[in-house]
This record gives sequence, C-alpha cells and structure tokens, in this order.
Amino acid sequence: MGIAVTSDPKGARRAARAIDALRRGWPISVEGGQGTLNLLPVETVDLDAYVSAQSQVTLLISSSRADTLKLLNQRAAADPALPVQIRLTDMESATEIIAIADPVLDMQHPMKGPFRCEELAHPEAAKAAMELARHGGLLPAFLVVQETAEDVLQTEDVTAYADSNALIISAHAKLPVAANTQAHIYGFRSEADSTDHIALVVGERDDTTPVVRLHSECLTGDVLGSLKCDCGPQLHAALDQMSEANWGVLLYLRQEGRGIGLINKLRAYALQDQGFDTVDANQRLGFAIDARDFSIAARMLELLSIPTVKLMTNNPEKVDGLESCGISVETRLPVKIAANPYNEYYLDTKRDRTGHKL
Ligand SMILES: Nc1nc2c(ncn2[C@@H]2O[C@H](COP(=O)(O)OP(=O)(O)OP(=O)(O)O)[C@@H](O)[C@H]2O)c(=O)[nH]1
Ligand SMILES: [Zn+2]
Repeated sequence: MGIAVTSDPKGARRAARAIDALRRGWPISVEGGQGTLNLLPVETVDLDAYVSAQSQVTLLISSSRADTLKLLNQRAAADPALPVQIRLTDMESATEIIAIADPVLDMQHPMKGPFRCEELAHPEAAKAAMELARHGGLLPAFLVVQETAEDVLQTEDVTAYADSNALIISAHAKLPVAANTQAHIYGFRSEADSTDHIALVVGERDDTTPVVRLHSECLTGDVLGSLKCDCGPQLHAALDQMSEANWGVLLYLRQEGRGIGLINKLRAYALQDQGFDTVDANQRLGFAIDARDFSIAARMLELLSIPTVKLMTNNPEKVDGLESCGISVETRLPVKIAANPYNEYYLDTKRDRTGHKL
C-alpha cells in the first residue's frame, strides 16, 4: 500500500483534468510538437450556441469515421491512422455536426457534406485527443477552435495517464462468494485514473500455478444477464473452474466495451441493431476494434506476486498482452460457453474476425 507513482504525475494529472473537461463540454488544448490544437468535444458542448455564432466550423474526426464517410481519399497524409480535419461551410444546425460524429444517426441522416478536408496542422496532438475522448467514454469528434484552454496538455501526458505502473493495492478483505466461500478481494487504484480494478483470489493460495481469468467489465452481461454476449456465463464458469482447481484469480478489469466505455458500447449495440457486426460497429464509431490495455492486468498480477499463470481465455491478444509485460502464460485454457440465438453471431464474429479460438 502507499501512493501510486507514475513516471510523470503532473502529466497524468493534466490528462485526467482534460478528460474531466471533455465530459463537461469544456475546451481542451493539446500541444503536439508543431503547435497547439484547441478543441471542444462535439458530444458534450452546447452545439446550438456554438453553431449560431459561427459561419464555418472545423471538425476533427477519427480516421475510421472518415473512412465510413468516404473521406479518406481526400486527404493528403499517408498515415491511415491519423484523424481527419474537415471544414464545413453553410452550417445550418447543430444536428448536422452531431450526424457527422455519431454513426448511429447515419440511417436517419444519410446525406452529409460536402466537406473540405484540410491538412492536419498537429497530427500527434490530434491522435492524443482521440485517445482522451476514448478514456472519457465520448464520441471521438471535436470542434477545432481558436481559443487556448487554461491548461495546455502535452501529447505524452496521455501516455502518463495510462501508465499501469501507477497501480497499487489499496484494500484487501475476505469476500465469500457463491462459487467459493474461501475468497479474498483486492482493490487496486491508480493515481491518475479514477477507475478502480478488482482481483478476486479464489481458494487457498499455494505453490501451484493459479488459474487466472482476465475479465473485462460488461455491465449488460455481468449484471443484467444480457444474452447478446458471453460475459456473464464466462464470469461464472471461470469462478467455478477456479474453485475446482487448487486456487485461481479473477482480475475484474474496468474496461467496459473493450475499452470504449459503457455509452459507446451501447452505441455499438445500436449499430448492431442496424445490422453491423461487433467489429464494424466499433470502427464506425471511430475506435479500434479492441482498445484494451492488458498491461494493467500484468501489473495487478505483479502486485499479487503471481509471475506465472494458466490463462482462461479464447483471445490470443490476452496471452500476448500478458507475456509482453513479463507474465509467463504456462497454458491457455479455452473457455467454452454454449451459444444462444442472441449471441451466436457475436461469437462467430469473434472467431472469424478477431482470432478467438477454442
Ligand atoms: N465494443 C463492444 N464491446 C463489447 C461487445 N460485446 C461485448 N463487449 C465487451 O467485450 C468485453 C468482453 O470481452 P472478454 O470476454 O473479456 O474478452 P474476449 O476478448 O471475448 O476474450 P475471452 O477471454 O476469450 O472471453 C467486455 O468489456 C464487454 O463489455 C460489443 O459488441 N462491442
Ligand atoms: Zn458482455
């Protein structure tokens, strides 16, 4: 226990303040080497007030959103991951801007544009801003404005914010659970990030290699019993399997929606209602297919003094993610869950498009 230490606490704090500002609709400024990018978040700002005072509006959107809007061929830069800056003239209403940012509205507002793509003045700052939107659980879309915010963020601050070394164990208690009355819960905190992670150590710890499950938070599946995914049954199967083994550890990672946050996951579900699969839905929203960072899980295992694990997963990225952070994965234990009519297509998509194996 003690205080968490990031490599750059001031930077991490600046990023935390910027994420908070974005959620409130306040401006942020990101300095990216060649200059400063001043931004307002499309999702939370008072767009009506903003639009009525402007004759033209400049927007920063993610590259994958630009791809959906068929804008990629218009931009000069070769890097496909770079956000795209567009200028809109003759703006009539805030609705036009929201429709550019939110793909859930694409069917309602199919005609958008014409837009003019502009050269990105500050590419690194633009990329950092997209990361901040993701950390804040917001749509990755910004208005580019003139005024500099009070706090100016450096691009490295965003990396400092996500620094998993800043994690510490803050609380520890017995927690008898239905699967096993011999269980202990550990609460983890990080300095910059207000997200608390949890580890549940199931059974009596001994010298054998524990069965470990990295479980990413899924409010809909874990709590509400959603049939759209396999999270709830996987969680319970994992606890049961740990109980049958000598001992096991469940790492409950607060990475809802594969790292895009609850609201964005619900937007992804709305896109799935329109016929897109889980992969395309994330990309249409402007995010990576999977934005999770498993270095946090590795750090949690390190703090629990667990260097080697038997990992319950079908996802090879979890194995690679742990191993690249120094945790040795002795074996991968597949997690087999019976499909239902509502998650069958989701499970097939994980197998066919994101390399999940059984
Ligand atoms: N963005 C998004 N997230 C989803 C969707 N369905 C489930 N999730 C999230 O995906 C995560 C569940 O993934 P996990 O079960 O931890 O991992 P996995 O990649 O399926 O790998 P396994 O270890 O084999 O289960 C949770 O954070 C869910 O909230 C979806 O359609 N879109
Ligand atoms: Zn789920």
